[in-house]
Amino acid sequence: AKESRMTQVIPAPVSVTPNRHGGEFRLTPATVIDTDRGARRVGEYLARVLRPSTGYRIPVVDDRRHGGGGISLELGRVSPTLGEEGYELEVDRRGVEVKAATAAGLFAGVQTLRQLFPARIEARTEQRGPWTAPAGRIVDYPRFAYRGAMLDVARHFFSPDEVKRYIDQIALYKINRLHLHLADDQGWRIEIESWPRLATYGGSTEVGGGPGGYYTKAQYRDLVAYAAERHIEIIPEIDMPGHTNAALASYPELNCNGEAPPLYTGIEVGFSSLCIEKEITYRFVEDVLTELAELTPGEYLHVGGDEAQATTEPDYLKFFQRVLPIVEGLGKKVAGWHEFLKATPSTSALPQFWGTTTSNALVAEAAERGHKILLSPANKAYLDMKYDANTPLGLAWAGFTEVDDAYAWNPGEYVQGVPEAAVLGVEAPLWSETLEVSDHIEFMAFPRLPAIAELGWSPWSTHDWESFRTRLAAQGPRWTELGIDFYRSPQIDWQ
Ligand SMILES: CC1=[NH+][C@H]2[C@@H](O1)O[C@H](CO)[C@@H](O)[C@@H]2O
Repeated sequence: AKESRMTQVIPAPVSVTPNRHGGEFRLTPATVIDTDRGARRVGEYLARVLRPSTGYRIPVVDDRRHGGGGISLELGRVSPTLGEEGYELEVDRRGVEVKAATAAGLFAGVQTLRQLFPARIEARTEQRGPWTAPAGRIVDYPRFAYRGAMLDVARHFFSPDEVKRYIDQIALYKINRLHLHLADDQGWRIEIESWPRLATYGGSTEVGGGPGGYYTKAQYRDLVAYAAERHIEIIPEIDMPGHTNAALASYPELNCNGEAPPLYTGIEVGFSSLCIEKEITYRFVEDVLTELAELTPGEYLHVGGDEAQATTEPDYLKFFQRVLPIVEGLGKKVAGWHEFLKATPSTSALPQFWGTTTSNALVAEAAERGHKILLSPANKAYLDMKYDANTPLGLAWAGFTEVDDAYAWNPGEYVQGVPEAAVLGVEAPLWSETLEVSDHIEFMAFPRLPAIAELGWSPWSTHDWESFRTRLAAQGPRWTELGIDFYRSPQIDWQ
């Protein structure tokens, strides 16, 4: 029933009021999208969603004269409760109104509006109507500011188009950060002009020995722009001092013994380290981070810091005590896997917790000191964990993670000593040791990414497994229309 679409939105909105008397809005060949000047790009984005499946022209205009019968996207004049990303959505038989303080809020409202139309609205070829959306009112805004997905493009390289495809998919669920794991033992994936062999040689292979690849600066800038159009900020990661075999293989002088190790195509971790006592290491880091900062309009550079088992503790501290100021000198904030807290970074640094326990002294102390924490518990949010023993892809070191596991935790009280006010948000990492193509990404990310997205966006008061699994079932037909190769978890009564 149409009105149930209003109560099936993922992430669950703050408040949903279906129209008491039912009723609906109907898209017609005469429908116009009317936007405020600052919202034109959101209007064009929505038009590109609606035109192929309806076959309607759906012009985007920016005048206020539309006499109803249209979709209007309006900036300003909303309650401050909505914040930077909230919106109000009003649907009735005369038209649709989305109001927000910012274009990001309108974009979030547009993702909700999409879900009010039948699944076939997502088709890219002309479909039969009617194109109706249930009448009612939604007022909505996010619980956490940072709602992220991470894609490991180092273990296996993913083309710009494959990354854009994932960007389109995470945008459906109001994810607003994409962390790209750009360098690791198996591959260096971003052109660095001052150290060209990093990409040309360090990016020339991948897990399993395939051709690998890398993003030229132009391609990377295009990804950043594509994500920004969808109000998603890209956070680049250069993992160090560990996970650096690709860099070490590319430049012998970076190695303590002056010899470059071979390129690595396996999936072990913890065997590589930059040479902490060599000065060239810090020129390398400064050069790389300087070029990366120029490519990053966002506020964070992620410096990794995980699993530095080939670096002594004193060297690890020495390394970060020199590197953290480099990032800040570039006007960026540091993000890192939570181990880097050992170097006592400034409280503007963002530790990303990836542990499998609910207590961690480093993280609790950091919260106490005033850090905001990013939560990626590996046994809840790691999308590369197998669903169960039969899952053909993925790893299992943090245990199997079915959909209910991914959903059954409260970021606001998950880590001891880390209260809701200390949580910046959540992020779902997808490591690619076993993933090679978009279908693999989609099989692991859907349906669990929407679970993490709901934990990041929706009020805890709406958190309910039975409601979520029912709403998830209604997403299935939409993913089919979008060509998303999702895992049909037996926990969901797919429609
Ligand atoms: C932060 C972190 N370091 C490790 C760990 O997560 O597990 C991942 C696989 O799940 C692996 O790819 C990664 O190198």
